[in-house]
Amino acid sequence: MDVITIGESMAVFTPINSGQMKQATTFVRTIGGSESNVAIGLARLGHRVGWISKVGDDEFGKAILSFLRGEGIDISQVKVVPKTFTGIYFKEKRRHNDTRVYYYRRGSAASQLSPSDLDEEYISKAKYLHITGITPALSKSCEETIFAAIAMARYYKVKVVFDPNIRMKLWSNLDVARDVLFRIAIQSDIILPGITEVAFLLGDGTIEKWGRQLIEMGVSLVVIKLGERGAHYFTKTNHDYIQGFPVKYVVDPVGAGDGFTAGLLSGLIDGLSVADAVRRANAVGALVTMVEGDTEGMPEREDVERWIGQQREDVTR
Ligand SMILES: Nc1ncnc2c1ncn2[C@@H]1O[C@H](COP(=O)(O)OP(=O)(O)O)[C@@H](O)[C@H]1O
Ligand SMILES: O=C(O)C[C@@H](O)[C@H](O)C(=O)COP(=O)(O)O
Repeated sequence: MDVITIGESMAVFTPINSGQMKQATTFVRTIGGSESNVAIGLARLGHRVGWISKVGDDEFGKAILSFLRGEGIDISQVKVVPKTFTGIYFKEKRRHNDTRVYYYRRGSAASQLSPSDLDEEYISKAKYLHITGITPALSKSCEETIFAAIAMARYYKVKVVFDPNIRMKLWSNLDVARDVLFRIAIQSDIILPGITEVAFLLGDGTIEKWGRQLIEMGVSLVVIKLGERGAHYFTKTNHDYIQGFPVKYVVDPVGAGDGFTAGLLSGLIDGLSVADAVRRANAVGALVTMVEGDTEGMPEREDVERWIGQQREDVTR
């Protein structure tokens, strides 16, 4: 596998009209979850991806499995847990530029992941292990699973890629959140925080200071995301800012960060320079915001290449 990822997928319900959730009567059902979003993004770009998880023995579990299987993702490491449910979340489009999420996932099948669900040989053969700060927030056994997976990856020199994806609604104690996420960060090869996330982890500072601090802690590549403005990257020898691709009308921002991760890893797997990999990440992130749904906007390879080309032409015209 090029990339293996671990986490929870859910059935996502989005009202067909924007406005307050309490008024909503008709919903569209899709699939979401940060880690499987990244897996879908990578698979659409032509990479080999595996997803480790658990789903309930219910209709949503079946829907998730058939959707991910259809995208070409390896689901051999996903367990169906008897007498348990698959998590769901609702996405409220209260108004333009105000999207909120409501989770119904406590006690779900995926929150029961434990270190014994990990197959060491499977992890050892990957190039990258992708994890997010969502999974350790789901339960103590999920937290243990993430640390066990990181230890396996490090042992076999599989690169650990970490998106903090801090979801305050999932943590009951912010000091615990900071401690857990910080311990993951310092064991990662690549970290992809947003500005507010890096400030949460490291305290007051500047992009330059945070980037350098993470590099000094042993992270090889730090990419700090700035939403529509793009991203800064830091390596031991380089720091650069890569401009984002402007999007005139954002339809749905959820999944942009996951698209960004998929674009970045895709670029690195293809052997692009870090700057070009971040450019591909910006392009995939931007494309995701133009389409309704967490993953529906994840582009195929020709799509993203054509789009980057068009954006360059527009700038030089
Ligand atoms: N409005 C936007 N216009 C263009 N690109 C965007 C926009 N929002 C996000 N992106 C792209 O997606 C990336 C991730 O989005 P961001 O909102 O920073 O992450 P997250 O979803 O993790 O908070 C950005 O760095 C950028 O490349
Ligand atoms: O919270 C989750 O587990 C998942 C959802 O919030 C959503 O699928 C998601 O992770 C999107 O993340 P983003 O790319 O950072 O918007």
